[in-house]
Amino acid sequence: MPATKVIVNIPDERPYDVRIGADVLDGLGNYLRRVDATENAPRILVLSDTNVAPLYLEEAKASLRAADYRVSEIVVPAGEKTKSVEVASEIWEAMAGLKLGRDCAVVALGGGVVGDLAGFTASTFMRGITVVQAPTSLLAMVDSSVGGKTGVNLSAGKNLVGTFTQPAYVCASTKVLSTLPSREWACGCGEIAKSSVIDSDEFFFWLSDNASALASRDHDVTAEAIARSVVFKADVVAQDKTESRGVRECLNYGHTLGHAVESLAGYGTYSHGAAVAEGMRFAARLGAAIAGTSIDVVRAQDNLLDELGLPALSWSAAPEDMLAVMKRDKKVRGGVVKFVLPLDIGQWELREVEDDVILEHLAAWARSK
Ligand SMILES: NC(=O)c1ccc[n+]([C@@H]2O[C@H](COP(=O)([O-])OP(=O)(O)OC[C@H]3O[C@@H](n4cnc5c(N)ncnc54)[C@H](O)[C@@H]3O)[C@@H](O)[C@H]2O)c1
Ligand SMILES: O=C(O)C(=O)C[C@@H](O)[C@H](O)[C@H](O)COP(=O)(O)O
Ligand SMILES: [Zn+2]
Repeated sequence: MPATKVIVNIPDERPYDVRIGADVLDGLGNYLRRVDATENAPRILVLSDTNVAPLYLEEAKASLRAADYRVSEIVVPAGEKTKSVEVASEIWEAMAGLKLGRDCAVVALGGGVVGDLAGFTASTFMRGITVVQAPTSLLAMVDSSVGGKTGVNLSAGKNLVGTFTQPAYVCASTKVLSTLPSREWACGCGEIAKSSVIDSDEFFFWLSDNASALASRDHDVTAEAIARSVVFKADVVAQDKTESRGVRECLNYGHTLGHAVESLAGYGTYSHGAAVAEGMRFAARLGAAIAGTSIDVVRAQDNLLDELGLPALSWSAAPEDMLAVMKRDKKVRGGVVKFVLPLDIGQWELREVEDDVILEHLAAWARSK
């Protein structure tokens, strides 16, 4: 099957390609020789993690070397805890030790953790060197590799330090998904479901019809789900690169509660996508209570998440603790927490919600566990 190409065209940014296909990793080096920001790079640093590197680092390096790049590598421990200031600092020191210059580039070979960390360290080292995303998890292919959010977590909350830095190229090799563990497959499905609810009836009902095929990793359905998600995200980011025009916030559906779950349960306890799915269930119920969201939407979304292998979590925390973490969410203005609420499939609203209303719904959420 030929590769699919989506062009991400953001005002005031260099347009970049997202290539999705079974064999695109083999062609990484040759492709980078055709990209303005990397064509003359004297050296490429590949950042990967301890799960992905043994599987795919050699293939990536071979492709880069065949295109006459000098290649270095840094391998970080796999898992969400690695997305930290401490690991970022080790990477900056290693970049300096490798004598990387502004003309060099970083390739992020891994899931969203590696992608966010590579994007963040590259965008800050020497005030910014080029980053290329080579996503290997389903989540990274459908969401984190596109759009330019980079960052690390603090103990106070998710992604509290970061930048908006677009990659020069996104190389999504679907072949590597064969080794992705089932927890991580469901995780990626969480972000696909999020995009479908926010995007349109067309995406949502297509996904609902194909949910069991996606959950069982049907190749064609997976490739289409990735392409649909990337097209949707590219369009949103093109309208609102820095989440300052009231558009990009839609990509945060499910994340107000989801990020609090990740942070309070301990980073890595639940996958990002599982936490987002929990947040979508909560936000849809909140929408039904305060914004007229139909109960049919709540049920249809529940069914979709169930079918995608994302059951409601059995975990909960004290409402006051959850609210305290939510208060550090990036959508907070003047101390008021905002939720992305689905008014209907394909229609959403960013709604300020008073603390007492949030606490009441968090208490009901905790009782339901
Ligand atoms: N920047 C953004 O726009 C954005 C969007 C969504 C999520 N995120 C962030 O992404 C992170 C989650 O990403 P993730 O779910 O990819 O997590 P991850 O990077 O931790 O990857 C999940 C697990 O799968 C392993 N893995 C990845 N690819 C593999 C493969 N092909 N074969 C075998 N194992 C593989 C990893 O080693 C890891 O153990 C979170 O930190 C989240 O906040 C960022
Ligand atoms: O790209 C975006 O914008 C998103 O919000 C995508 C989210 O799926 C992603 O998890 C993002 O990292 C969350 O951003 P944050 O600004 O809430 O930390
Ligand atoms: Zn997310």
